[in-house]
Amino acid sequence: MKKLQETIKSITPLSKNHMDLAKERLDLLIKPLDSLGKLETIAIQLSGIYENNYYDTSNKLILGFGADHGVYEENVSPCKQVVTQQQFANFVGGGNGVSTLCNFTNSHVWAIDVGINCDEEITGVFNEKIRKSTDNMRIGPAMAYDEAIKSLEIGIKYATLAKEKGYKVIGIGEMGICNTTPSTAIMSVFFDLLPENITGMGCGLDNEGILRKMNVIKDSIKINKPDKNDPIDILAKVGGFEIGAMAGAILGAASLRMPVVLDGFISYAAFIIAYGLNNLCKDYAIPSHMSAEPASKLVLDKLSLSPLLNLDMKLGEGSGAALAFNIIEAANFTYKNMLTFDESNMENTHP
Ligand SMILES: Cc1cc2ncn([C@H]3O[C@H](COP(=O)(O)O)[C@@H](O)[C@H]3O)c2cc1C
Ligand SMILES: O=C(O)c1cccnc1
Repeated sequence: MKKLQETIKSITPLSKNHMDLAKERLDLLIKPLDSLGKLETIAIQLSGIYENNYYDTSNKLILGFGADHGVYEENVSPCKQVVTQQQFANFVGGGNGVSTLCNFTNSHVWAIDVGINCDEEITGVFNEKIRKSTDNMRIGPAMAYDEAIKSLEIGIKYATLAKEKGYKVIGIGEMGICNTTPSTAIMSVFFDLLPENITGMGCGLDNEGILRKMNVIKDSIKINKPDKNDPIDILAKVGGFEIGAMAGAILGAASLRMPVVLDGFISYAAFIIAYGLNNLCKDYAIPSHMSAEPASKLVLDKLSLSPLLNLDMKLGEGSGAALAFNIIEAANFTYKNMLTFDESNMENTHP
């Protein structure tokens, strides 16, 4: 299994040659130039990723990572911690948002426990528990530096397993009550954004709760002083195990030349960690949707990521990534199956 540094070093740029060829084909199809918008961008990106102009995107998988957070003690989520464990069972048992949307898009979910606060194993879930929940980041680091590396390497491991099992497209998802708090902290540190301006309701805090959460984020950053130039330090001090594993899955996918579909707010934080470790991973990322958390637009703009969908979704789990699988397949299908001007005996009037 590739270790973190090896993975980071092995990410290479997309194949320009294959991207140029894909663009050439798109420009011959019976349509005005660029008129399929992001469907064209995706087809070109996939050509560059797979180093091939024809590829199969039918095997799609959500890697869902679950963990709990010590900062739960600070009353930063309206929901009980036990929901992490209970809802994680539904990732594989069916019936929750991500598994239902995966059913709809004919894709699969793997659920990987990297730190849920329970002793019992959850049926159908891969057990990679680092430990039962991070520490309270308002008091000290959420985790040790080597635990942060471990979380990243678990993500790499599951991206690698996905590739070995024949999956062609990976989406990332999560479950972890409180995880919008470390996600917001990561964004605040990486982009020098004030918690006052970016803290949101998560899964349903009222205004008083949002103020409390904002102060907890401020205190956590003040106490831990994460080094904004060291993404692993940020992850260790104000992150979470599932966020690290999602970041690892992004790096792993990129190193294996697989597209990785981002989900919502928590996935943006994971992306920031991965991007900080090697910004080439962005070439492999497909942002699925704009989360309704208020900082989303600001953060995605700073990363120059333009999501496919804006449906006011704020569920997480990988639900938006699962939904976007259909669009990615549609992009591939259209690119492959539309006729060219020649094939349809039409005059190509492009300038
Ligand atoms: C029943 C339920 C299902 C969920 N599925 C995802 N989340 C989402 O909400 C949590 C983050 O929000 P916060 O930081 O405010 O706790 C994460 O578990 C995220 O995946 C859920 C939350 C709940 C309550
Ligand atoms: O956008 C998300 O992914 C999100 C927002 C709030 C709570 N959980 C997830």
